[in-house]
Amino acid sequence: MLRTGGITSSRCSLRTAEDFDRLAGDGVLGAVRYTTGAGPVGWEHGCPVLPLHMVRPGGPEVVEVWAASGPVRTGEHRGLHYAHDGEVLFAAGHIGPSAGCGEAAREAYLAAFELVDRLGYPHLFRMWNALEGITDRDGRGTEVYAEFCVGRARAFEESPRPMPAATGIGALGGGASFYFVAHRAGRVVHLENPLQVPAHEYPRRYGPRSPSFARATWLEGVLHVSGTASILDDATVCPGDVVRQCQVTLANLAALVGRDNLARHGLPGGWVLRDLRQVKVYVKRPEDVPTVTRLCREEFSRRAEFAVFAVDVCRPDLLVEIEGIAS
Ligand SMILES: C=C(O[C@@H]1C=C(C(=O)O)C=C[C@H]1O)C(=O)O
Repeated sequence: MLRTGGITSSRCSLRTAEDFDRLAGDGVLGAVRYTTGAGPVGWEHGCPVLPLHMVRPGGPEVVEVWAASGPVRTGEHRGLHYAHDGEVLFAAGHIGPSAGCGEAAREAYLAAFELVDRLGYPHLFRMWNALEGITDRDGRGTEVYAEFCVGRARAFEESPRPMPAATGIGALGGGASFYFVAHRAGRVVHLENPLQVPAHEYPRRYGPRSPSFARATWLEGVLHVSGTASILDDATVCPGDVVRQCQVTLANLAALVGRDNLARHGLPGGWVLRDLRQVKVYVKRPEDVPTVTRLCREEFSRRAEFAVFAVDVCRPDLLVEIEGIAS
């Protein structure tokens, strides 16, 4: 039985497929299967479950499970499958084919905003976007990620609200999908990283519309950390060098979660890398997985839940990206 230990512990856990199947929906709000194939969002044991094609054949499936804190109500809204428990709303949707996904992304995001507004969970605190062929270009030379960012930015413009922590990452198939969690009433603070330009202020050379996300979102003592990479100010550093990119990424994470940065945002406390839990690592080149895993293992706690996926990252010159939750 999954139970949260109160609002200051994370609702999220990374599990094996067997472990998830054993839960049979008991205490589960929603889940994401990081798996070997794509498929539609569906219901398993009454919970919304999104399959993301992020694992290569023979690799282990990882299931990200969001725990419920009480009785769950579920539904569907404009293609989104959702569940909520009075405190947290989990929702997931398929946006469509990733090439030329701008308009579909705009519509999906507007549907998401309408859902959180209608159900009364106004505090979006974490969003994930999985894009097949994220750095591919269409016939007109437009990159999938740039196209996605245009649609998402339009949605935030049409239905203004704070931008939460997010991940925008490659997938091996399945087009474009997304999922998110929103809170009903907690105190939410969105953080930036002192070592990086806010993503929503990136200059135009990275795309016609900048990415709509914060570097982290603090919710009642839990810090949800966005996908973080080897970017200083707005520039990729150490192109081609996976070891140094990993080190820069870890230093960026340390600066983001540290006491000084929390104080800068008017928040108490702070964390170090060893406090991160539910760590997900994305590695562009499959051959770099052992190196990145070793470097991460040296920095993160043995007690951290940890998953590595060999998938593309949002810029052609980024080789690694890391996210996690500190509590
Ligand atoms: C790695 C970066 O961006 C990535 C893309 C994101 C998005 O578009 O939602 C969010 C975090 C990262 O997954 C970055 O700009 O630093």
